[in-house]
Amino acid sequence: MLKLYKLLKPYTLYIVVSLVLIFLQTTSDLYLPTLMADIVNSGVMKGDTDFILKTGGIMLLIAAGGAVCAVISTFLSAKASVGLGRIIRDKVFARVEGFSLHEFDRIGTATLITRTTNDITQIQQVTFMIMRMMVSSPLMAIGGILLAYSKDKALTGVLGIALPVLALTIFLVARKAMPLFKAVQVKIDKVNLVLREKLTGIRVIRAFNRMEHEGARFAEASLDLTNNYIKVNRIMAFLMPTLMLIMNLTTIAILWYGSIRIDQGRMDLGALVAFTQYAMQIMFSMLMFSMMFIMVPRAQASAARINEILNSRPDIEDPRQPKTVRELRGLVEFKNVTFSYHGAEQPALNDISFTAKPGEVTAIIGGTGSGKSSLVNLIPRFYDVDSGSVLVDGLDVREISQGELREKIGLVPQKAVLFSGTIADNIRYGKPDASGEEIREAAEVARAAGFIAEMKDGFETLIAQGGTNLSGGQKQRLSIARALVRRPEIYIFDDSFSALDFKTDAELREALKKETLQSTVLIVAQRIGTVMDADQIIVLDNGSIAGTGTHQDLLTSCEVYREIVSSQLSGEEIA
Ligand SMILES: Nc1ncnc2c1ncn2[C@@H]1O[C@H](COP(=O)(O)OP(=O)(O)OP(=O)(O)O)[C@@H](O)[C@H]1O
Repeated sequence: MLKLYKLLKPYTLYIVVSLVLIFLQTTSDLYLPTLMADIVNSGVMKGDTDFILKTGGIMLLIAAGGAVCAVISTFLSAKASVGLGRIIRDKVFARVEGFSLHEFDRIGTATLITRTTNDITQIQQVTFMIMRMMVSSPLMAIGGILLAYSKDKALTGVLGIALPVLALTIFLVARKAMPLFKAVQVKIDKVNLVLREKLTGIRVIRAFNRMEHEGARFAEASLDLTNNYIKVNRIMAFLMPTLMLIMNLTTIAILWYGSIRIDQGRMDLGALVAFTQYAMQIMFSMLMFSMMFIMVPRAQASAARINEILNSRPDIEDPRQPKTVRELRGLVEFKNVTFSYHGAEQPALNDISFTAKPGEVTAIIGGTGSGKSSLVNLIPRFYDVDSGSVLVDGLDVREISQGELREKIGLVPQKAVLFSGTIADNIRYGKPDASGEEIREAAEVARAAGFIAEMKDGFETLIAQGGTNLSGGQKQRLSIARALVRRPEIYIFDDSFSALDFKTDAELREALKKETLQSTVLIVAQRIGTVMDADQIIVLDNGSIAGTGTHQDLLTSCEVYREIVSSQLSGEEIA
């Protein structure tokens, strides 16, 4: 957690001023019982009303001063702790943005959400508490003991017994509660995970009538979290009355022993009143301090989870001295590429070599799971190869900055992803400074202009979160328009035409041809119809290349291709 506290630097002044104010507030709190003792001894006992009023007035002023200090210091420490939360959130967000897909796969989305929200809130709260307690509690405890001792040495013996008993009780309870507090974050992760799956998969859940099953899964995760909280609260519920009991017994012991000492003429009444108040202040400060000890471990667990993200070095980073080439435009080469996902037993791609040239269409076809998406994901460097190299414009993608590399690429992913905003915003995502004309043109080529025109607000129509108010094919066409608008050197269509009907698919590819004359086009597809006209077809089988060539070449040379073709086309169509 200390590591995260380095981020508090911009708030140093707030913290220092706040701590000074808390110091003043605590000192004023400590001074009040002594004044009270004076009122009892010199005012009440002697019937001196003037003294009572004068000292009472001073007490009021000191209490008011303390209250002002408390308000300002609370405001400043709240500002510093909330500010820390914001800084950490920004840092975590920026770090997660730099994650490679491997890291997303490894850590998981649900826990990333908990870490960015709940874990940071924990740290925020504890930071606030620490700022409030770290000066006031020790000062109150030590100052209180010294002042109590100055009032009556013998009576301090009572505290000598009460305080260790109090400390021991707190220690025993904290030892039981700490692991439960620490477990809370992991259990919240689980609830988030189930909830996220439930919300994103709601259609499938309903279609398969799995509401009960999902409900049970959620109930299980939620119950686990609830039980944990119940256990924690049971312990805390035990702690509070026990501590109050110890405190009240201590007060009784002080009053009893104090009255004996007053009887013996060894102590005055004022000192007893002050002593009782000091004893309360000491015990309360210990109580608050103990709260901190219980909350800190949970925040520490949160800090460890956040540090895990902040310290993770992305396994895909820009080279120190990125190279740039401008002579070639969009040439993609794979040289003996082998690639495996983390933890996978077998490589997803095996010794892949081919060249995709500008002005040509290279199609990649193969059965499900044959490695088509894995192959195209290596071009924007979403993953790094195990061996071999992927070259763009003659340079290894690891030698180019990721920004520059991806600038060249227009990717249409397998699953269309849209963002909340208007249709125009979504197309403009591909080129932030695109003009209205460019957006319209891209939509036209992507065969999206027709359905956009039919919408009430045309290009200004709002897209619901995740694009739920559009059909699969419409979403896909918008995501194609988004790639087209940036006029990239390399187009990657990852199975992007499968959501379109045959007619639209053919029309769209025809329109694309004119647009992509100078570019390198890679099309991943399942349908033979989509790839037949390509300049080059790469047939993937189980992560390896089974054949490369044109449709006609492959019909004669590649058994796997022939099988795919015969499973989809009639004899006449093949001929
Ligand atoms: N993120 C991942 N982590 C681990 N393994 C993965 C991951 N993505 C894909 N795989 C595995 O890699 C192999 C190739 O998957 P890939 O998605 O490239 O196939 P594909 O040919 O595009 O399939 P489809 O046509 O069904 O989309 C599969 O065996 C798959 O299980």
